[in-house]
Amino acid sequence: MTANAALISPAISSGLSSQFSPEDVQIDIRNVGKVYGSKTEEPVVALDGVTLRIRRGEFISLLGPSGCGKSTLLGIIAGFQSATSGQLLQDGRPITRPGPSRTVVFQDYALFGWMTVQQNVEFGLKAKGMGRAERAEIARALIAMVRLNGFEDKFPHQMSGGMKQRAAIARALAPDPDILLMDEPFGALDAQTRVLLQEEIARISSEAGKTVIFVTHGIDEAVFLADRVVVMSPRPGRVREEVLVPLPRPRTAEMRSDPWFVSTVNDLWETLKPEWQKGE
Ligand SMILES: Nc1ncnc2c1ncn2[C@@H]1O[C@H](COP(=O)(O)OP(=O)(O)OP(=O)(O)O)[C@@H](O)[C@H]1O
Repeated sequence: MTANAALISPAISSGLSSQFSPEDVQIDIRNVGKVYGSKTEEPVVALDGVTLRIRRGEFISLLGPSGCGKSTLLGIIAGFQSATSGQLLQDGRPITRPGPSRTVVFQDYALFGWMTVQQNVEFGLKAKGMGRAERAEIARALIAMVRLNGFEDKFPHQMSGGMKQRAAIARALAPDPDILLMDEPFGALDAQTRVLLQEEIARISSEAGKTVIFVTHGIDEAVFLADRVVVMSPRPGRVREEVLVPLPRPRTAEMRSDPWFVSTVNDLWETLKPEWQKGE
């Protein structure tokens, strides 16, 4: 099924997340700012007044020009770094440090080169003290979910970029996080592999039932994957607008030629082109 004609007009609006009921909200980002500074250099205002609510199970694409603070925001949500101002809550509690309920997939795979796929996926479970048989079973199921069966005993250097990223996704899912944070995970892949993995992550995130926050420069990637695209302004990063994506799930390749998809990608490109050009 594809989106129908009634959905052709792009649902671009602002402040969507303020309409969510409090019990649905999993991540509540309130007026968050981030200034990078040192005694010797000019401070850099990376984020300024970012306010966003994310619902449990939602797939959010964070879209914006280079340097607008997407990775900074993801790092603050992960707990790798702290906000300079504002507040960030997960299920009503402040996020102060990294935790197993939020795992991250980076562009550069971040697999341990000296471990096999199976060992990489088991790593977080072993660290939690889980027994050998149980973690092997969980890892096998996740390796099957990302379609790497038969590659359990391979090392990262024996696999393609796309396969490594599948393994990284399985590893991030292993601790059964509530929230999967993805920082341009397909940025280093060739165009064809990227398209295939977009379809895979759409399937995997639905099957796994996780909240996903997916950072990307790619407009079509952002729209294809998301329930909601959050468009950020150039630095200092703010939420500029939000686009609700009405395409049904599972997302399939033919949705890329759906009239709503095509017109929304074009509209976003027209809106963002001047900013992208400035940032070049
Ligand atoms: N550790 C740091 N110290 C100083 N400035 C930083 C630091 N990290 C990021 N910045 C600056 O903060 C701004 C936002 O960076 P960030 O990496 O979050 O943007 P981004 O939108 O993810 O960019 P890209 O899409 O190019 O990865 C940039 O101007 C960057 O140079």
